[in-house]
Amino acid sequence: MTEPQQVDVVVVGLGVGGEEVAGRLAEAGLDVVGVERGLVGGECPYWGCIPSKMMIRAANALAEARRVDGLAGSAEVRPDWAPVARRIREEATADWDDTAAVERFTGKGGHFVRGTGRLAGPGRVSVGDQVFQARYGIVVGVGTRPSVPPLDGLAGTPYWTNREAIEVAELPASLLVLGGGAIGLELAQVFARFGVRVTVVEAADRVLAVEEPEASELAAAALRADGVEIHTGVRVDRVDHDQDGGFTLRAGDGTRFTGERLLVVTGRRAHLDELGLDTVGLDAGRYLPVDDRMRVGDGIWAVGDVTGEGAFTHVAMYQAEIVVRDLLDHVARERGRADATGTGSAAGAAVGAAGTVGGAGRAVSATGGVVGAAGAAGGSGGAGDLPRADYRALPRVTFTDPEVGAVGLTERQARERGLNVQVGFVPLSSSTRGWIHGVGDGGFIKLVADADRGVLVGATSAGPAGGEVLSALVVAVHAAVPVSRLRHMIYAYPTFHRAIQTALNDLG
Ligand SMILES: Cc1cc2nc3c(=O)[nH]c(=O)nc-3n(C[C@H](O)[C@H](O)[C@H](O)COP(=O)(O)OP(=O)(O)OC[C@H]3O[C@@H](n4cnc5c(N)ncnc54)[C@H](O)[C@@H]3O)c2cc1C
Ligand SMILES: NC(=O)c1ccc[n+]([C@@H]2O[C@H](COP(=O)([O-])OP(=O)(O)OC[C@H]3O[C@@H](n4cnc5c(N)ncnc54)[C@H](O)[C@@H]3O)[C@@H](O)[C@H]2O)c1
Repeated sequence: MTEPQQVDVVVVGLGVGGEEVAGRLAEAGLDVVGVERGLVGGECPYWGCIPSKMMIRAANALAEARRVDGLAGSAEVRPDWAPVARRIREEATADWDDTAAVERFTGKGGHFVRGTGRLAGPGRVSVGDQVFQARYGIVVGVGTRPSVPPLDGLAGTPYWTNREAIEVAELPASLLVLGGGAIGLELAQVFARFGVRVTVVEAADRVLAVEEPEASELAAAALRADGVEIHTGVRVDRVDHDQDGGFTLRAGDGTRFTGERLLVVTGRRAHLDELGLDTVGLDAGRYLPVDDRMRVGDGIWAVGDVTGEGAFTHVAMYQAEIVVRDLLDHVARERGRADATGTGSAAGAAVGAAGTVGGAGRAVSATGGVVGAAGAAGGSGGAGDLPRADYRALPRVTFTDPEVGAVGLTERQARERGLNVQVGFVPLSSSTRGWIHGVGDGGFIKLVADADRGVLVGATSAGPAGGEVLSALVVAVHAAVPVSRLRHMIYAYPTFHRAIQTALNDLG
C-alpha cells in the first residue's frame, strides 16, 4: 500500500446519487475523489430506469396501435425488437460505455479512480494499492445488486437478472419471471407485447404487493389482457435447467412452470458486505441507516438505494442535494474553526458558505440524457435552512400500462398508524375523460385522508397517465393542503386528473 493521499472528500460508488454528489462538490472547488468499479452513472442509465422505459415506450406504441381497431380504422402490427435493442445500445448506454460520464466528472475538477472502494478506518478509503485520507468526509453511494433467492438448482444456471433482460438483442419464445414487483411487471408486459409467452410467478398473494390491493388487481388484469400468465402465492422450491428444454420452476405443491429463459427479479440487496464498515465501527446490516441530513456517523454520509429509504432515482437525487449542502456546511464550519485557531489551510478558500451551490441541480445520464432533477429546492441560506430529509410524500410510479402512481401511505399503512382514516375512490372509466378514452382506460384514483387533520396522507393514481396525474396528489400530500381547499379548486375539463375531485367528494 502507498502512503495515504490527502483529499477533501471521497465518494465511493458513482451511481445516480454518488455521481451527483461528487460532481457538485468538485464544482464547488473541493478536492474530490470519485471511486467507481462499474460504470459511472450506476444502474439507472445502463440497466434500469432509462433503457427499461425505452422498452416500455416501444411496447406501449404497439399496444396503442392494436387499439386502432374499433376506434380509428384498422392497423396491422408487426413487432420487431431490433429498433428497441438498437436504441438502448446507441442512444441510452453508448454500448455500456461510460467515457462521457467520466469526462463529465473530471471536467468538473473531480479525480476519478476506477476500482472497488473499501473503508479502511476513520476518513480512509482504499482502492487497490491506493489509499485516500479524506479531510472532511466520505460519501457512500454503493447502491444495490439483485437479491437472488437460494433456490435449489438455481445457482450456476444462465438465469437473467435485470441486466441480461435489458441487454437482450433477440427475444426468447418464452420467459419465466420470478417476482411480480416493479421490475417483474414492467418487463413482463414489455416482452409479452413483443410476442414472448410470459409467465409471472410471485410468492406473495398479489403482485405489486407494496401498493394498494386495487392497484395489484388492475396491474394483474392489464398484464393478463396482454397474454401474461400470473401465478401468485407460489413457493418455488427448485429450479431445473437443461440446454434444450430451458427452465422449469417447481413449486412445493407439485406445480411446474416452464420457459426458455428465466428472469429473477425478487428484490435488491445493498452492496455493503465487502465495504469494510467494521473498520469504522459500523455493522453491515441490510442498509446503511442515515439521519435526516444523510449522515451515517461522524464524517460519513450515505446516498441512494443503500440508505433503504426507497430504491428510486428521484430519492437518490433528493438525498444528493441534502448531502451536498450538509457537507459544504460542514466544510465551512471546519474551515471557520481552523481559521479561528490559526490552523486553516489556504486550499479552503474556494468553497463558499453553506448553501451557495444550491440551484438548478439537473443531472444528466452517462450519455447526456436527463436522468432527473434534484428534489430539494436549491438556494442560499446558512445552516438554519439546510434541507432535512422527509419521505412523507414519497412518490413512486410503476410504468405498466396503465401506470400505477402512488404517494405517501396506503390505506393499510395509515390504519396501522392509528390514523382516523377516510378513503375516497373513483374508477377512471366513470369519469368523462375515461369514458371518452374508451379502450385502455383502466385505472382509478384512491385517496387516503387523515380525518382528524383534514389532509391527504396518501393517494394512488392509476391509469393511462397515472404517473403524471400523480403530481397534483404529491403536492397535496407534501404541502398538507386541506381537503376543504382541494375540494374547492378548479379541475380542467375533461382531464384524467379531474377524477381527483370526484374521489375527494367520495371521502368518507
Ligand atoms: C430495471 C430497473 C428499472 C428501474 N426503473 C426505475 C424508474 O423507472 N424510476 C426510478 O426512480 N428508479 C428506477 N429504478 C431504480 C434506480 O435505478 C435506482 O434507485 C438508482 O439507480 C439508485 O442509484 P444509487 O446511486 O443509489 O445506486 P446505483 O445506481 O446502484 O449505483 C451504485 C454504484 O456503486 C458502484 N459500487 C458499488 N460498490 C462499490 C464499491 N465498493 N466501490 C466502488 N463502486 C462501487 C456500483 O458499481 C454502481 O455503479 C430501476 C431499477 C432497475 C433495476
Ligand atoms: N418504476 C420504478 O420506479 C421502478 C421500476 C423498477 C424497479 N424499481 C425499483 O427497484 C426495486 C427492485 O425491484 P424488484 O422488482 O426487484 O423488487 P420488488 O421488491 O419491487 O419486488 C420483488 C417481488 O419479488 C417477490 N419475491 C421475492 N422472493 C421471491 C421468491 N423466492 N419467489 C417468488 N417471488 C419472490 C416479492 O414478493 C416481490 O413482490 C423496486 O423496489 C423499486 O424501488 C423502480
